[in-house]
Amino acid sequence: MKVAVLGAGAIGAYVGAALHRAGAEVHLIARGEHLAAMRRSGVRVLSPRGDFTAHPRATDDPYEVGPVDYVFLGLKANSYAAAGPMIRPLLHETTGIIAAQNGIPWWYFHRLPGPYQGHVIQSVDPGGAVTAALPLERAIGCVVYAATEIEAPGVIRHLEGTRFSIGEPDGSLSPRCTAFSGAMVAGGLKCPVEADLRRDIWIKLMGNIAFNPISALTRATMAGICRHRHTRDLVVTMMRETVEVARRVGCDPAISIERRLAGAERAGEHKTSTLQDLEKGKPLELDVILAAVVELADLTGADVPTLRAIHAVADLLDERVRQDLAATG
Ligand SMILES: NC(=O)C1=CN([C@@H]2O[C@H](COP(=O)(O)OP(=O)(O)OC[C@H]3O[C@@H](n4cnc5c(N)ncnc54)[C@H](OP(=O)(O)O)[C@@H]3O)[C@@H](O)[C@H]2O)C=CC1
Ligand SMILES: CC(C)(CO)C(=O)C(=O)O
Repeated sequence: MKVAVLGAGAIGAYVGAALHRAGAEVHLIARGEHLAAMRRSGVRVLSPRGDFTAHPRATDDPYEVGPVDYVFLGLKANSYAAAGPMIRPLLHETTGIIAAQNGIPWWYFHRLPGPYQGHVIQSVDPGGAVTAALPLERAIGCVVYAATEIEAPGVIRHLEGTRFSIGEPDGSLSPRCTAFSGAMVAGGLKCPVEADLRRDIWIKLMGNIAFNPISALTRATMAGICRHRHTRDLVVTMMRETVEVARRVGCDPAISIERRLAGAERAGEHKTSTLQDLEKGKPLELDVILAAVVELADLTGADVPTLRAIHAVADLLDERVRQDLAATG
């Protein structure tokens, strides 16, 4: 099996190292100092499950890699629309694209029977630009339950979790999902193929939609947000509104707010990926996490005053980050 990891950052390099360890032909596509370090010394994974180093090939040029069986997309979702030129050299007729993103994916309404089948969510796929870069027939969904960080160039800190649930947009148990799952399991990861991945998407999103923007706005960790009475109440309200939107688009996450909150609280003094991006001066990945759900509320007539308010202030914060980035080059 030949796999290209496009955007071999915290999650991508971790998955690439695990697949390579189990014998897959893995090509990491990255850039900058992190790429230089991986080329020099491989990917060093530091994990409570045991440290290891893997030496997959690494490059910044997808033409060097050529067509692969799977592209594992480790880019932030806000880079997907511009990823077309990087992806095209990696595709053959049946290449599958597995996107490790948080939030609502661009393929959400693809092959979903019901009133919204084929609907394009503009906050996720503006003007269809993501679908143009990542064709729907190639999309394989993925919900990431692992938490990793780039501790230093070439060094991935794995904090917790090894589950990467995957699934077809039409819910079928396809040979391409089964084969990828087998390679992940051989690499020591969990990779169940789900018949209803959208349920996993909403369960994961109930946490991200609340904790990611609140953490960026307050700079608090997940445990810190849970400890503070008012932000704890805010999380509960945001989760409730999110479940209402999920139900209106035909998915019941079927988990109590208390259980979901307890799961997030167990992450402890963890900085969400959005807070980490803010601290590094990078754009915030909130369109797929928060704006998309507000847009779905508009589509379905759900009342989401709290999501709307948090979206307004988080979106302004993101605008300021982008302005600072543009000013400093
Ligand atoms: N990390 C985590 O614990 C979790 C992450 N996720 C999801 O996984 C996805 C990836 O997140 P994460 O791994 O944390 O993100 P990272 O920022 O660590 O990884 C993205 C990588 O892609 C690189 N990149 C961006 N553009 C290019 C390009 N044009 N060419 C080559 N490399 C490029 C980035 O380089 P540079 O830094 O130079 O921009 C970076 O190394 C996100 O959607 C996130 O929501 C989900 C759950 C948990
Ligand atoms: C916090 C975590 C690891 C799980 O909710 C996450 O998905 C993120 O940081 O974006």
